[in-house]
Amino acid sequence: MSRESEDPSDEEQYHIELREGDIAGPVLLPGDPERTEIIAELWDNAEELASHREYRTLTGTYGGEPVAVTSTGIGSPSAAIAVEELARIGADTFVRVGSCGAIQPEIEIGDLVITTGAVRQEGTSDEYVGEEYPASAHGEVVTALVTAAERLGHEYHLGVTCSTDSFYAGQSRPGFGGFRAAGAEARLEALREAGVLNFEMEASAILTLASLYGLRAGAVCTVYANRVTGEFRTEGQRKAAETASLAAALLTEMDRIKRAAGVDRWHAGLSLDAR
Ligand SMILES: O=P(O)(O)O[C@H]1O[C@H](CO)[C@@H](O)[C@H]1O
Ligand SMILES: O=c1cc[nH]c(=O)[nH]1
Repeated sequence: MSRESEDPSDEEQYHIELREGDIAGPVLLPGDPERTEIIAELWDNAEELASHREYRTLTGTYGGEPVAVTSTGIGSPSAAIAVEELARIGADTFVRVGSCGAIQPEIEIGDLVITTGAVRQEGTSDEYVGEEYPASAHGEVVTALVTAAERLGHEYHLGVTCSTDSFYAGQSRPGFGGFRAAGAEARLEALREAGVLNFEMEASAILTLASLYGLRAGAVCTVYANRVTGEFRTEGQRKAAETASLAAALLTEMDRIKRAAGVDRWHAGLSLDAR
């Protein structure tokens, strides 16, 4: 891996308009800037720090633990900018909080999908590393998200996500005037047969960059659409917001428990208190 050390973290970052010391704790990454408020309403307290282009950042605490949220806008190019600039000011843990379209017929609108890894059907992560490199979620973030969803009693599915660059042709929707991209239906069918759970547009870039940089990332998305049954309803984004906020607090607690045990990695011999 080659890195340049030319990015002084004490400078305000160009897009997110934040600098080192502005944020603490895991950073939640919704696409939609309006979701930052829906997330922060769940916290003990919150304050808006910056709002520039699609990047809106609030910080606060949840369950007494520090947490931040920065919206990424739609798509992997802008999500990668968020990860780059947040990492430069000290963020080391990212939880994407998204909406998605299910690829399996039994997944219901309003359910959650927690991502274990993502098909890199976007171009941004290709700018960083060869296509054979996997977009894997960090085990600790997956553990925290699953623990949070279980504690909250939210219906969730755990598995592989497909991140696309196109909401329409890339997710096998017709384009304007009924246009059909060549191979789009076959791609959807191949993903369904492979057991891939959902489509969205940022997870694989976020996971790839975090993995390349030795940082932690994961994703939880609310299902708005089912690409097999044709349903579409914008229900349940609060469930992903609750799950990600609790997961952020759990990750901070897991780090404390690891430090006390003198270990670097979370493992089955460690246990979380009920929160
Ligand atoms: O709801 P968000 O987080 O924006 O996520 C999904 O919604 C957008 C498309 O409508 C894409 O960003 C996709 O990933
Ligand atoms: O179908 C959907 C719904 C939300 N976001 C997506 O990317 N796809």
